Amino acid sequence: MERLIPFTITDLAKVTNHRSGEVKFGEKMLTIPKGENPIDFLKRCEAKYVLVGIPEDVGVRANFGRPGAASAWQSAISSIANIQHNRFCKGSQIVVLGKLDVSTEMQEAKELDFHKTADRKLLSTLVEKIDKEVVHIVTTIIKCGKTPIIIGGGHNNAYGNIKGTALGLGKPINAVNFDAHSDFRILEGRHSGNGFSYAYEEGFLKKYFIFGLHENYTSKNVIDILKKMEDRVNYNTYDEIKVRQQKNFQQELNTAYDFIKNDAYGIEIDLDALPNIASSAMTMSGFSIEELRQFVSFFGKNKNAAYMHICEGAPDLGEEKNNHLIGKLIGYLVTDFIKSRKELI
Ligand SMILES: N=CN[C@@H](CCC(=O)O)C(=O)O
Repeated sequence: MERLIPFTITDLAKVTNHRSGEVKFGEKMLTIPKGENPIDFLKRCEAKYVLVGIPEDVGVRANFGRPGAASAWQSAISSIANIQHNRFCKGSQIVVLGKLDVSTEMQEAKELDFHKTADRKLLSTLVEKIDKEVVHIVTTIIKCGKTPIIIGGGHNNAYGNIKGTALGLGKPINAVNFDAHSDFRILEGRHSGNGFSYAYEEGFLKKYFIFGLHENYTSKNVIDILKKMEDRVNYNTYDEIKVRQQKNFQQELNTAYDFIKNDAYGIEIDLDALPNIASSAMTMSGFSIEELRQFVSFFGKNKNAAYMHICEGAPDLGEEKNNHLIGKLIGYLVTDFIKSRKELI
């Protein structure tokens, strides 16, 4: 794990606001002890969940998007460290592994212009480099018998999560994606809009359910492709659930679950599906935060849930005075996931 920048006990202390009489996650979460091999530590520690950040927005840039998602990790870990450790959820169940060192790719990406075809190709090459690192770290965590909770970064990282989990388990996996977009765009070079199509094409993604597609932002081409593979890729739309009310949210959770439940699956959360959350493809219409929390709690509680990925949140694109809110939202989702799995441990 050469490209891992471990999160140290000192880093954790810096982001934890101590208060007498209270115990925060930052005082209880585990970090890799100095001088210890991360893999050995992961294998022997009791904590089940491993937090890892991917501070990049190269994939978003390669997809004509607005950069900013690189800042979510720092915001998330600062919030998570200040969650109360209590009987509802314990910080000691979490290892804060650290973040991937993607600084070289980020630096190179800043020099490139996605309007130029040649530069876009270079951006895709940088995404492929990040993919390799994501695959490596996720495979390692899975092989240690742990459950990764990955904080992105762009949704390009779904590819590395799916491939990494599949390689770690030695078989293709399923995925359920809470998203306004399919991210099943054509294989035109890697970016944040084709993580699932690449994982599918390469045989790492077996069955895929997209929950809450926005009809206005799904091309005819993608809809036609999805139709042809409906035994393996299925979806519902936000519009049919919340606007036309042809489908019921709770029933749709069950439908999606039935589609993916028989194999290990990844839970993918794209924060651009929520209204007014700063992200590249920010929207004013979408599911509520409570609906997303119910979604996480619902899909988290099955032993086949192999990882969770929260991505596309971009504190840097939000209001300066409230840019801690995305981190706080991610904190709710992380604890909802862990709480839903209480019975499994
Ligand atoms: N992962 C997100 N993909 C979306 C949004 C792109 C954007 O505007 O950033 C897509 O490709 O449609």
